[in-house]
Amino acid sequence: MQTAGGFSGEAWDRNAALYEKIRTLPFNAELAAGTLSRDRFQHYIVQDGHYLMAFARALALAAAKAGDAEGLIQFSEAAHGAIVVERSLHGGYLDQFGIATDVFEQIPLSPACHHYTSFLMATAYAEPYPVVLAALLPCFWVYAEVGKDIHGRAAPDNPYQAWIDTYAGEDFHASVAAAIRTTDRAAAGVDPATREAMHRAYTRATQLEWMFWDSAYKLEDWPV
Ligand SMILES: Cc1ncc(C[n+]2csc(CCO)c2C)c(N)n1
Repeated sequence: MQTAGGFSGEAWDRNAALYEKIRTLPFNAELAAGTLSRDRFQHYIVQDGHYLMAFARALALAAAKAGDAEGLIQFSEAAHGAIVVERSLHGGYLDQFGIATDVFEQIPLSPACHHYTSFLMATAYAEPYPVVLAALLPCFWVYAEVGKDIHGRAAPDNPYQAWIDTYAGEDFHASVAAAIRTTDRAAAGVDPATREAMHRAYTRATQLEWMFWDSAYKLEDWPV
């Protein structure tokens, strides 16, 4: 999906081992097999509902920082899309689990979710546009790759099919390709220090993707 010689190709290569660790997490293996326990998936959906709100805010900040109308439209539409997913996919599962909206809102962010959303907020507010895009990119790209991978090996009658279809779908993959292209364009004109800051942000976000899934598998809560 990446542009040859651009930031995205370099970022993908630098983080290939980390991506493989994400792809092979027990959470994702069991999600594909349809054997993931309901309490683990429920933990994930609740935390992901919180995550999507923060991610939408970060996208709106990226839209505000965009240097052209294309970027502004792209990221404000993506912010809108994140909320639509939150309402339909996550709302559907929360209904199924019998978790009312006010109950969901009262459930605190897990340590991993708190860390990831705080990182995204801090980056989106404080860093220049290319670094903000680099921090946002793994959220798109890792999900596109994991979505494809799980879709390709998912067991029939999977209880998590709606999740799998969302991230293996064509609309989603088109938005991922657009996010990669825009990030590569933003990276093309930056100085070496900013490019390294982009790499640091990309890697940190990818690590936090791993931690997010791992924390759901461990039903992570605050130790004190
Ligand atoms: C922890 C976590 N990381 C990434 C995604 C995927 N995702 C969330 S918002 C968005 C873009 C706009 O819809 C994408 C691709 C997720 N659901 N949860």
